[in-house]
Amino acid sequence: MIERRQVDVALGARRYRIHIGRGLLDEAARLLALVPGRHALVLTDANVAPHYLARVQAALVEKQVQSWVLPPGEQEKTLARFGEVMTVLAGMGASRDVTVLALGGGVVGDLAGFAAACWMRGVRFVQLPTTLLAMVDSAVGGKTAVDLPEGKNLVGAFHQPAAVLADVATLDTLPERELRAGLAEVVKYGALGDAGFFAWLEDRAEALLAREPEVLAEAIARCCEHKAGIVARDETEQGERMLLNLGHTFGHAIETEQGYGGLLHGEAVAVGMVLAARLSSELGRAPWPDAARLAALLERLGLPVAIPAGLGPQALLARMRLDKKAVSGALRLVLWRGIGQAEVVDDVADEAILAVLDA
Ligand SMILES: NC(=O)c1ccc[n+]([C@@H]2O[C@H](COP(=O)([O-])OP(=O)(O)OC[C@H]3O[C@@H](n4cnc5c(N)ncnc54)[C@H](O)[C@@H]3O)[C@@H](O)[C@H]2O)c1
Ligand SMILES: O=C(O)C(=O)C[C@@H](O)[C@H](O)[C@H](O)COP(=O)(O)O
Ligand SMILES: [Zn+2]
Repeated sequence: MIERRQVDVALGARRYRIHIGRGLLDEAARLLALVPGRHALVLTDANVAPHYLARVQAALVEKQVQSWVLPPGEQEKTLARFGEVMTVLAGMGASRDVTVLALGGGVVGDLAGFAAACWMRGVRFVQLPTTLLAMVDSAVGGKTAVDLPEGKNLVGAFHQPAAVLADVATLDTLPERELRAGLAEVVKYGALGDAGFFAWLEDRAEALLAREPEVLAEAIARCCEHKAGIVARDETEQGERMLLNLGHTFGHAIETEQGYGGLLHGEAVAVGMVLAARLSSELGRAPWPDAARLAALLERLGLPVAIPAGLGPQALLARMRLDKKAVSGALRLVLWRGIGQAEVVDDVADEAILAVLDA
């Protein structure tokens, strides 16, 4: 049995708790306590439902529970699926005391959170993340959204969950490629703000890939602590929170250009972080050996570090312009000063970006 961990996200007078541990989904009373009203909607996907949906339904048996099972994958994080969820809530007769539960990865979490943000202008939602990526990142912090063909997460809202239950036992069934994708966002925290954590990850790359329970739980808790700190200081991304976007302007452009059917989000972020590091080094802002160290760790974790074939620099740059950090149409990038330090930079010349996209 691994140690249970808790991380609190404090947002002024509001706060919520992230619970991290094995077997949390089996604790019916804990789940039930998260649904104070009569109605609950459990949103999940077709890969997750066969493993975990029945447990959640059993815990909530005394409530009026509806479940909605999406096809899996990024291509389902759409306005059309969002509309479907609105129709389900209407069909349930859900009132403002409904609780929406997101049981799955970041796709389910982002969509469920956005649905909860919009239904009757905002209802309670709870994150039950089942991927490593969702446990360390998407379930925490209240960014919710769906994609458009034109760009990632373009339609969304900030809407914080009431609680996060990260049952790390669910990672036992997570496919290898998805585990690795989650590790990209884990590395991101070390890269952008914690050189000590980065070195800790370098020492434990094999243990993480082997899913050693204590090492995974420790990594998840440390990532949640990082994210909780940043979100507490800058909930709506006016400044510091932009650093959590390290690698994302490049990564989102790749995902969009591939029609959301190519690299996974975490994989695209891995490539994006390498590109951001390379650009920073080219601009003289970061040491080249640090950029090499970042790429080496990502490669050890089985992640891609180069742009997939067939994606042109100009097309990617055009996609980057729809990034949400842009101001009056001008790109704003998260660049790098080396292991453990990121910074927000305006006015990077297109030529410098194109050179990195072309390399
Ligand atoms: N809101 C945020 O702050 C934030 C942060 C990071 C990423 N995101 C978003 O998260 C999404 C990516 O999330 P993801 O990587 O979790 O992908 P995902 O939700 O697509 O899940 C990955 C895959 O694993 C399957 N799966 C999930 N849990 C499983 C389990 N325990 N056992 C077996 N299969 C399982 C899913 O069905 C899916 O096929 C992207 O849309 C990204 O933009 C949002
Ligand atoms: O929480 C944040 O802030 C992040 O940027 C976390 C990212 O990992 C995540 O992918 C997020 O959805 C990207 O946000 P976006 O504003 O660029 O869509
Ligand atoms: Zn991300």
